[in-house]
Amino acid sequence: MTTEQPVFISENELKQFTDWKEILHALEQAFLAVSNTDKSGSHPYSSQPARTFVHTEGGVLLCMPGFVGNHIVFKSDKTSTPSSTLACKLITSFGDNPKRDPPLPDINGNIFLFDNITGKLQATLEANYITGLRTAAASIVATEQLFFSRVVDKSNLVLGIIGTGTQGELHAIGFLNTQKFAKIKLWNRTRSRSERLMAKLSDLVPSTLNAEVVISIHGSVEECCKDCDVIVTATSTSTPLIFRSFLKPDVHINAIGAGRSHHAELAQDIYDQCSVFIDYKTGAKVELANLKSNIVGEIGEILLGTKSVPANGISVFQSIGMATEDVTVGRLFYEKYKQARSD
Ligand SMILES: NC(=O)C1=CN([C@@H]2O[C@H](COP(=O)(O)OP(=O)(O)OC[C@H]3O[C@@H](n4cnc5c(N)ncnc54)[C@H](OP(=O)(O)O)[C@@H]3O)[C@@H](O)[C@H]2O)C=CC1
Ligand SMILES: O=C(O)C1=NCCCC1
Repeated sequence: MTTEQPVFISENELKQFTDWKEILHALEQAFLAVSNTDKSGSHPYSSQPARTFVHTEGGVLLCMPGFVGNHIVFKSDKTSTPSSTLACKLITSFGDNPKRDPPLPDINGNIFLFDNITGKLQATLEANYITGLRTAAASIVATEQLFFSRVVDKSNLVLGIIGTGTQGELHAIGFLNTQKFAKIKLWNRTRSRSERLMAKLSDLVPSTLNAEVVISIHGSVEECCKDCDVIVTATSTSTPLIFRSFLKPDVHINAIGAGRSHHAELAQDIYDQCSVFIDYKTGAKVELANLKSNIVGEIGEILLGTKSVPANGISVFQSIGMATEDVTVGRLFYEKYKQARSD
C-alpha cells in the first residue's frame, strides 16, 4: 500500500498538458459512462448523484462527487487497459469577485482524486482551467453529435460566441483547435472583453485548423447570432438574450450559462420549438426542473446508439456540468503529470 503524500498540482503546471483530442475523448468517456446501465459490457459506467449546493451571503459552494469505472484514460494509447477513477470537485461561484481589486475569478474550484482501491487522497488539482476546458469539450462533443453528424455542406460554417468570459474564451479556443469554421462572431456585454479575446484568437489562429477564419465583434446579440450555424451562450444572465427570430432554422446551440437558473439565456420561444439534449438526467431533475421544453435525452445515449439525432430543426445542448467530466479529465491530467515527472 502506498505511503506517499497527496500531491497538489497547480493550474500553471496543468496547462502544459492540454491536448484537445485527449480531452474530447475523456468527455466522450464521461458521457458514455453516465448513460450506460450495463456494467458487464465494454463501455464505461458511473456512479454520480446530483450535485449539492451550499448557499452563503456571497455565493455558492457546489459539491460534485463522481466515480467512473472501465474507462480508457488515453485515446492515443491503444494498449491501455481500462481504469476506474473516484473524484470529487468542490467549486464556488462568488459573483462579486470580478469587481474586487484586484479582480478574482467568479468561479474557483479544485478536483480531489482518490485511490480507487484504498480511498486515500492522491492528488488535488487546481481546477478553474480544467473546468473551462472540460465544459468547452462537452460542447464540442455535443456539437459533433447534434450538428456535424447531420450537416451535409461543412464549408462556410459560422460560429457565434455570446459571452466572452472564461468559458466563452475556452470555447472559442477549443472550437478553433478541433472544428472548421469560416467565421467566428463574438458578442460580450462589455465590449473591451470581446476585443481582448479577438486579439488573443488572432494570435492563435495560424497554429490551429482554422488559418483562414474571419473573426468579428458585434454590437448586439441579434447581429451576432445572424447567419450562425453553431452558437455558444456562456453568460450569467438571468433574463433571455436570444430569441427565435435571431436564429437560422437548423442552428445548434450550446447553452452553458448558469445564471439564476440553468436555462435563462434562451427565450421560451426557442425552447417551444427545439430538441434539447442534456449531459445527465439525474442533474436535470433538480437543475432543469422548471425547463419547459422537449428534453430528448443525454449526449451519452446518442454515443451509445440508443437515441437518434433529429434530422433538422433547432438543437440545444443544455449543459449543466457534471462530476464525471471532472473525473475523466482530472485523471487524464494527473496521468500526464505523473508521466512528465517520470521522464
Ligand atoms: N455548464 C457548465 O458546465 C458550466 C457553466 N458555467 C457557467 O458559465 C457562465 C460563464 O462562466 P465564466 O465564463 O466562468 O464566467 P466569467 O465571469 O468569466 O464571465 C461571465 C460572462 O457573463 C457575462 N454576463 C454576466 N451577466 C450578464 C448579463 N446580465 N447579460 C449579459 N452578459 C452577462 C459577462 O459579461 P461582462 O464581461 O460584461 O461582465 C461575461 O461575459 C456562468 O453562468 C457559469 O456559472 C461555468 C462553468 C461550467
Ligand atoms: O459544472 C461546473 O463545474 C459548474 N457548473 C455551474 C457553475 C459552476 C461550475
